[in-house]
Amino acid sequence: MFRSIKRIIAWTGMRKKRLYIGFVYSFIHTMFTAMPIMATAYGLNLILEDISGKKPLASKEIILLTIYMIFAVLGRFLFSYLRAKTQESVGYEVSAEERTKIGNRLKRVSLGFFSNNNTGELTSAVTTDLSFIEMHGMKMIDTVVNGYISAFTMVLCMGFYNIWIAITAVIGIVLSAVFLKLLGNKSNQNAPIHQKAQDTMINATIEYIRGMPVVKAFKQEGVSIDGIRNAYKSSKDINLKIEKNYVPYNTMHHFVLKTASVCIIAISSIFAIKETMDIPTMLMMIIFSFVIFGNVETINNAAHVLKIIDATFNKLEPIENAEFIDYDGKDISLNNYNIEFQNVTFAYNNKNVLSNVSFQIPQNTTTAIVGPSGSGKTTICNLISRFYDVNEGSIKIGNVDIREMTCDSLLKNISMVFQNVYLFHDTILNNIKFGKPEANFDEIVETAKKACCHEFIMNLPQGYNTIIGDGGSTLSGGEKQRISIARAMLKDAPIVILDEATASIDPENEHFIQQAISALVHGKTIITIAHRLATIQNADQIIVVDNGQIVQRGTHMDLIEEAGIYKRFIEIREKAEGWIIA
Ligand SMILES: Nc1ncnc2c1ncn2[C@@H]1O[C@H](COP(=O)(O)OP(=O)(O)OP(=O)(O)O)[C@@H](O)[C@H]1O
Repeated sequence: MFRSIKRIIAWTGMRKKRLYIGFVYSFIHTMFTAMPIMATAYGLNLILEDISGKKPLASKEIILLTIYMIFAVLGRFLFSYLRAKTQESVGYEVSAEERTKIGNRLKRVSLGFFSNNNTGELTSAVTTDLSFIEMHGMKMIDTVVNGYISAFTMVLCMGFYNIWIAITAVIGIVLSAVFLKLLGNKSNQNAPIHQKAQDTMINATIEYIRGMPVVKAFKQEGVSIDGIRNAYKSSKDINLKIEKNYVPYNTMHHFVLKTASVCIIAISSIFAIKETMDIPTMLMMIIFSFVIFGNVETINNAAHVLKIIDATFNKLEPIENAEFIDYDGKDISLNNYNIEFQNVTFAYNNKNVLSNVSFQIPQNTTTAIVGPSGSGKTTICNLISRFYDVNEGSIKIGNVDIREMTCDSLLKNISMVFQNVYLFHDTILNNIKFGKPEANFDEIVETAKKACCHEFIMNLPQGYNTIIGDGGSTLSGGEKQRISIARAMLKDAPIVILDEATASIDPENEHFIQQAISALVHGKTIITIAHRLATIQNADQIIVVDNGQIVQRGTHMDLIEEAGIYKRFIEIREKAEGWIIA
């Protein structure tokens, strides 16, 4: 348990000083809590002396005692407030920084990281898991550390009057800690299971929402509804099982503390009967026995929460320590944009996808990559953008190995238009601006006009300030494409990577998209995963990929003369597009 507390304290980094100051406030707060109890005993003594006729009660003493009590209550509230103010906001501040840190780190890791760590796990780590630490971390510090500080401060006060009673209280606290330790061990086993169930539940929910069109189409009887039902049921079952596991330890923890309270009452009474303790002190000890364990009693709730926090830290560790793909990269400005693949071999995990691929792309030319599905076309583009690093060989742009560059300095030279457009749940303006955050409104409108977006944007209720649904869900496929082209155009990078849409788009949209692309690629170095005959035929160079290798390379006129994949591919495309080449 204290290991987890140490971890939370370490997590707060520079802010840990505030936690320590909070511990001091907590100590003072408890002293102020003990003061009225001692004052009560003192007052009782005065009353008893007055009743027995030993010493009459003076009004000055009553006034002083009242002032002392008011002072103690005020002090108690003041230090409780100061402790909360100093400690409680730390969790929220650290979590906010942590999220930004993780966001920045994820930007610089290889895309392979996202395949290995599924989206549900990453999402829950940054949202629910971090929120858990944010909400409970500081409360746990308060419950455990301040709880023990409070108990031991009261033991000190009791020890001041009677050492045996203080020892009894310490034995109670130590024995209850043994049961807490056993509870902690159980939680250690359960916390990862609890989190796994939570991740599965989040994954299943994301899947379900993403696959809603399919769910609806299949009348909600498909596999995904079973998946989500099972995930929720298993989460409920696991939580119930965990709760049952904790019952014996929780009960013993409370039992020991209650027994210690009873022992304190019994011992004080015995001392009083034997006249080695006066009645007011005995009463004070009895009052202490009721309050001393109050804070320790709630620590059992902390044991389980702390283990979940521990498991969350374990889960965050690989994300926080994920290696930057451009760890050694430098900010390099390129002199030219010739692209060169030299004997590139690449595998996703253990699956070999490209073998010994070499080719050059001179700057300001258009290269079309064609080949069967799964042959490695997208992978080639992903490697140019350094979403992954090659396993063997090298990729150079402007004669610089891209592994020598930071991702930022490389990617500022590249604009990408993907087939599956992703737009952020934000305004149209901000989605276009993503390509150049410093762009002003006029520049954005100018670009949107060139990308054939302006007209449909102006027909939307809030124009450029219209919020786009998640992933662009409120726009048509063609409209999304054009916005993504505007985004790339605004960036105005010298290299453009284009993945031509294969999905059928209506002729009007197709016309607008082609017009937008022509404006985008003007005067640039273009690599396009091409499907349209017009794009392929007009390219300066065509690279034909098959099964991870370059099997043909040349212009359309060269390749159409050769028997091979290209000729067959063109014939199929001609049929599909209804073309006849004379
Ligand atoms: N992230 C990934 N992890 C593992 N394997 C992958 C990953 N991405 C692609 N692959 C595999 O690598 C191979 C090449 O994929 P790639 O997407 O480059 O092909 P492609 O030629 O662009 O295909 P398509 O025309 O269908 O888009 C395929 O067998 C694919 O299954």
